[in-house]
Amino acid sequence: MLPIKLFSGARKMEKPFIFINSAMSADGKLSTKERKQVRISGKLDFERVDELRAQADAIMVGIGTVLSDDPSLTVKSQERRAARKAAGKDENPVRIVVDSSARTPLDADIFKKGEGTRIIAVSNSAPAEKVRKLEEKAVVIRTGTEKVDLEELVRKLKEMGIKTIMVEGGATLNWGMLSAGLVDEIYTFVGNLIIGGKTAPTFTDGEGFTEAELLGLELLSAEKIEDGILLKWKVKKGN
Ligand SMILES: NC(=O)C1=CN([C@@H]2O[C@H](COP(=O)(O)OP(=O)(O)OC[C@H]3O[C@@H](n4cnc5c(N)ncnc54)[C@H](O)[C@@H]3O)[C@@H](O)[C@H]2O)C=CC1
Ligand SMILES: Nc1nc(O)c(N)c(N[C@@H]2O[C@H](COP(=O)(O)O)[C@@H](O)[C@H]2O)n1
Repeated sequence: MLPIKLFSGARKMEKPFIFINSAMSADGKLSTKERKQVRISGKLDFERVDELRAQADAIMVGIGTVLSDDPSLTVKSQERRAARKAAGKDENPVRIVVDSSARTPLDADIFKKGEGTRIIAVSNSAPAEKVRKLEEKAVVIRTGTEKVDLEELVRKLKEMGIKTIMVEGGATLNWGMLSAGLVDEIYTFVGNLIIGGKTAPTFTDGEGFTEAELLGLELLSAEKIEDGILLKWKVKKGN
C-alpha cells in the first residue's frame, strides 16, 4: 500500500474540510437489502480508515447508520489514540449523529464506548423529552424545522472549532451532504464482492440529481489495496 496521504485539499478554511469515506461493493452497495453491515474492507483498508478517524476532528454519520450498525466510531489503534492524547486531544474525534427526530438510542455504542465529545444534531421538531435525555449524554445542536439543516450544522461545527469532518455514511446522509455542496473529497474503497438488490443502500441515495445538476468529480488517485481499489475524488465546485 502507498504511504497514506491525508486530505489532499488544501483549500482556504472558509468551512471545515469535509470528506466522505465509504466502503462499497463492486456494484456500488453499502450494505445488504436488509441494511445489514457487510465486511467490504480488508485489514489494510480498515487500518487506513482508522488513520483517517485519528486525523479527523469529527466523524459524522446519519441516524440510519446508528440504528442499523450501532457503530462506536472510535479510533481502534491504541497507538493512534495515544498520539491524539499526546497532541492534547481526546482519544476519539467528536462523534456526530445527524438525527432529525432524536431517535438515537440512549444505550447506543457511541455513548458506551470511548472517551470524547458526542454531538447529536436534531431538528426543531424533535420530541422535547427525548432531546432532554440526549442532552445528558451529548451536546445537542438544534437546526432546521423538520429535518436537520446540514449547512447550518456545518457552520455551527466550525464555530465550535471543528476543522476536519469525516462523513462515514450512510447513503442518505451522503446524498444530503453532497447535494448541499458541502463535500470537498470522496474516498471510496471498492471491494471484491457483489451485494445486489434494488433496495440495498448505494453510495448515494436520496432524491438524485437531474441531468442538469450532476455533480462532477476529479479523480485524484486510484490505488489497489489487497483485493479492492481505493478511489480518491475531489468534488468539482460550481458545476
Ligand atoms: N459500507 C460503508 O462504508 C457504510 C455503510 N453504511 C450502511 O448504510 C446504511 C444506512 O444508510 P441510510 O439508511 O441511508 O441512513 P443514514 O445513515 O444516511 O441516515 C439517514 C438519516 O439521516 C437523517 N438526516 C437528517 N437530516 C438529514 C439531511 N439533511 N440529509 C440527509 N439525512 C438527514 C434522516 O433521518 C435520514 O433518515 C446501513 O445499512 C449501513 O450499514 C453506513 C455507513 C458506511
Ligand atoms: N470502511 C468500512 N469498511 C467496511 O467494510 C464497512 N463495513 C464499514 N462500515 C462502517 O464502519 C462503521 C463501524 O464502525 P465501528 O467499527 O463500530 O467503529 C459502520 O457503521 C459503517 O459506518 N466501513
